[in-house]
Amino acid sequence: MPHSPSYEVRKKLETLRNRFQDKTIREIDCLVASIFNASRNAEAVGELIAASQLLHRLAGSAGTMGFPRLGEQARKLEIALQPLADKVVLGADREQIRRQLTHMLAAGLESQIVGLGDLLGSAEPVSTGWHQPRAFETCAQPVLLIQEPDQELAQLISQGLSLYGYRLRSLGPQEDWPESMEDVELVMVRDTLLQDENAGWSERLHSVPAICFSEAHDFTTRYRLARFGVDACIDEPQDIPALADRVEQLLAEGLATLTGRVMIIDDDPELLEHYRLVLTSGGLEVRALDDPSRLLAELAEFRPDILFMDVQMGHYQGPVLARMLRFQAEWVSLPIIFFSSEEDRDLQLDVLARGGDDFVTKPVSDEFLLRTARIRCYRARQLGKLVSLDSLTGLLKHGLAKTELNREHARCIRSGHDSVVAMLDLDHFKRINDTYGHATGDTVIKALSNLLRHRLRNTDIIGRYGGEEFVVVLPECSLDKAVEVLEALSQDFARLVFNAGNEEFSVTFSAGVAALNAFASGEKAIEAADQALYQRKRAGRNGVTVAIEEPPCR
Ligand SMILES: Nc1nc2c(ncn2[C@@H]2O[C@H](COP(=O)(O)OP(=O)(O)OP(=O)(O)O)[C@@H](O)[C@H]2O)c(=O)[nH]1
Repeated sequence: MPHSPSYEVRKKLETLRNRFQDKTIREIDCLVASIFNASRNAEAVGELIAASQLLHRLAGSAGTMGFPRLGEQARKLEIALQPLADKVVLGADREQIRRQLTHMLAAGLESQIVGLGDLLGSAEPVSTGWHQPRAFETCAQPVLLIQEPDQELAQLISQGLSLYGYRLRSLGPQEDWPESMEDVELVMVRDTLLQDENAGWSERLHSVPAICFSEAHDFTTRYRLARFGVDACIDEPQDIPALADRVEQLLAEGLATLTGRVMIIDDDPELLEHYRLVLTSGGLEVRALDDPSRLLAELAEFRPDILFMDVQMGHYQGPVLARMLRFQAEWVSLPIIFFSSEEDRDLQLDVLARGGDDFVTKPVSDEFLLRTARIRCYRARQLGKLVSLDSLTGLLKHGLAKTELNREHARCIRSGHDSVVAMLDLDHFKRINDTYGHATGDTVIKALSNLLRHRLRNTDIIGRYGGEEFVVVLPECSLDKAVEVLEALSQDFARLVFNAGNEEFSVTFSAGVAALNAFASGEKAIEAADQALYQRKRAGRNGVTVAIEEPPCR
């Protein structure tokens, strides 16, 4: 028996579908009974309101649950019966409504209503079509694939990028690409190898971030490369820090579009669980909520990137909830996307005007739901980054880095684990700017930030503290280990070769480290790390100095 995550998910979706089927068979029986009841007895025409609500719900959910024909038929019947239900609500003459219903049943509605249950007979197979992020599928460590006919250059690039912690696999110019690209994180390929239009490049390159080494700047070549699926063109791949920067950006973009935090509110439990399964199996973090009254508490705790919500949930109306959320400044910019089976654009625009951001029309397919959620999360995060991340390096800005540092200080004092803070500063950086210009100086700053981001753990906190000064917090890490890691980083950084015109140069950095829990506050620990940094500067730079611990309070 296969036991992959997608198999598990498929089984769960099937179970949900069976549950939906059993419940809906019973609901359709009641629906048929109440419509016939209403056609026979004027006192019972009130039942048409619940009947049309049920048809509305089925129109929105049956397609997603694997019964698209049932969904379509429910929509037709909803449209037919809704005017009668509206008349009941408005208090029109009940006998007249009953007669109109009887007439409609005789004119063909009866067979359609009776036949509804038959549409539950065979479900479409559970789709497994949505793309799952690579990280969830494979165990092998991903590689960067390089195909560069100049073997010396290929070797230089492999060695340079391996300093950043990437694993490289170099292919000879005639060598075939691997059958499966599952373990390939990114490809780098020389433009001269991408000539043959019929060699299937488009298929391969569209499946993975791709950098092309190309000195051609003419429109025709660039257009061809873009059509093949190339994401970036680089004409001097020997400039390793610049290449590493592009690699880092493309990988970060790819990852960012696959992650996100989604909250969904819907009062239909099966549909809610279905959405949750689809989104979590696509790598998103999901909080599913069937009780709208818990919305504010759950939002504050989960802090989603986006919120999906149904338009009508029992007593609650989605647009009213959206308006209520906008009362609080912190939720003013939270993207809210409504699930709606309404095809009436005017009504949708009205809802948008009242606090929503977009609509997804039900029934929503799994693929569409996942893609919408990923794109929306990505955009929301990009906007969030503008506020909290440094634009040159993509690292945390000073204020946020300090907040995170204080949070980790509180955590390590509470739980007793070791954590470390380090201050890093580029050596003789003024000289770099003065000699090679500010733009080259920026490249050096970006190179160090890329190195830190790539070589440190995902859970480490990295911030740009000032111009050429960085702060790093290593949670759950001993002082000895931190010194070892930072020394290795400083040696590797010193080996990077930067290009400015025809000149090549290297840069070093100095670091001061302090054990976070040896100090009364994050602030004190950072001061101590700063002191240690300046001792290192005085002692000749290029290396790591440990701070003296705070004397215990008496
Ligand atoms: N290119 C560039 N330079 C920056 C940026 N922010 C600060 N700087 C420059 O960084 C230099 C820092 O110089 P100093 O503080 O004198 O230190 P230093 O030359 O690195 O010398 P030591 O720290 O003693 O090794 C200044 O020239 C700043 O203008 C930036 O974003 N980009």
